[in-house]
Parts: sequence; structure tokens; C-alpha cells
Amino acid sequence: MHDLRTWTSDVHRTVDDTPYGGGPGMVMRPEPWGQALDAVGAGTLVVPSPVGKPFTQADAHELAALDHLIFACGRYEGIDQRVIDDAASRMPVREVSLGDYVLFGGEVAVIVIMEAVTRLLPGVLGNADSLTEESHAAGLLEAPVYTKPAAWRDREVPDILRSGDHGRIARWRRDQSLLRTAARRPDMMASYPPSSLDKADRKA
Ligand SMILES: Nc1cc(-c2ccc3cc[nH]c3c2)n[nH]1
Repeated sequence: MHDLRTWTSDVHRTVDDTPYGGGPGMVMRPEPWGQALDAVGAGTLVVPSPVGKPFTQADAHELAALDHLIFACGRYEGIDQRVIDDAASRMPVREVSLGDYVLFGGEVAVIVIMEAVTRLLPGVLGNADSLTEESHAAGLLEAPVYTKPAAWRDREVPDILRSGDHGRIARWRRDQSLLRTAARRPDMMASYPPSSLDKADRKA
């Protein structure tokens, strides 16, 4: 963690200023950011932003494979664009959005990204199999999950899950994933490769 004010030189340790072109709020000054990024060295710079590329599980896997991640947490109306442009001349930069809503700053977004990335690192999750079954891993939403008791408030666990027939259970789960994804995330269905449907059919 680095305090951006470390790289200020005025008595008030100023990190923001008014936006060129007018408009509400303040913009983060380039000088402190430039010196801070120089100081932390090269890596892949991850910048949470409302205007970034939507962050996906695939992005989490890509970041988990990298040696050095640098997270830039902005505040106010954002960071002077020249900071991003200057950094991109020296290192990979990823501006990422967590969703179509606006936060106060990048800190919470960085916490979310760090959790999504670190849980993919070898040895972090107790059961690595969880990574292959979870939502978004196979391009679909996960099937519903159940545990004991078999009946709870007059609601029974689907019989198939108690049948011991693992082939039929796998098929049921895949079908439930497809139904759930089609209902809640038709955008994911659009990119779900039909070829893998054939493979799953063959497997089950
Ligand atoms: N997905 C998403 C990111 C943000 C975000 C990220 C950084 C800053 C800096 C100032 N406001 C910010 C907002 N809002 N929503």
C-alpha cells in the first residue's frame, strides 16, 4: 500500500485539482501519480474505472498468471488521462469496470479484483475442483446447490441429487446451468460455444 501524498511537494500535499474544460468535482493530478508509478516499478497496471473494460472471470485468470500487479486506486472524478497514457508507454495497463454503477473510488473495486485473482492462485483454495465447477468457469452460471437435511420447511432436495447416478447428476446440473443462464444471463448464452453443448451431451 502506498500513500500517494508521499509524492507531493506542496505544504498541503495536494493530489487533486480542478478539471480543464470545467465541470464538477476535482481530477487527480498527474505529477504525484507519475512519480508513484515510477517508484513502484514495472508490472501490469490495473486501474478500476467506470469506463473500463468489464472485468470477467477470464480476466481474473489472466491476472492470476502474472508476476507483478500494480493497482491504482483513483478518487474524485478520476485520474488525469495522461497518467494512464504515460504508464501504457512503459507497461501493460488494464482499465477495468466491475459493473455499470459508480463507486466513490477504486479501492473497493481493487479488493474485489484481488479476491477474484488470489483465489485462483495455486494452493489458495482448499479444493481446486471448486474452480472448475463454479459459475462463469465453464461459461455458464452454476447449478443450484443443496446440502443436508433432505427436507427443510417442506422443501425437498431434488431426487436426482440423491440418486448416486453421477452421469445423470452431471446432466441435470448442466441442464440447470443452461436454464439458469438463459433466464438470468442471455448475454452469456450468446457466447456459449454450441460445440461444448455437443461435448457435454456426449459426456453425459
Ligand atoms: N465499476 C466501477 C468502477 C468505479 C470507479 C473506479 C475508480 C474511481 C475513481 C473515482 N471514482 C471511481 C469509480 N465505479 N464503478
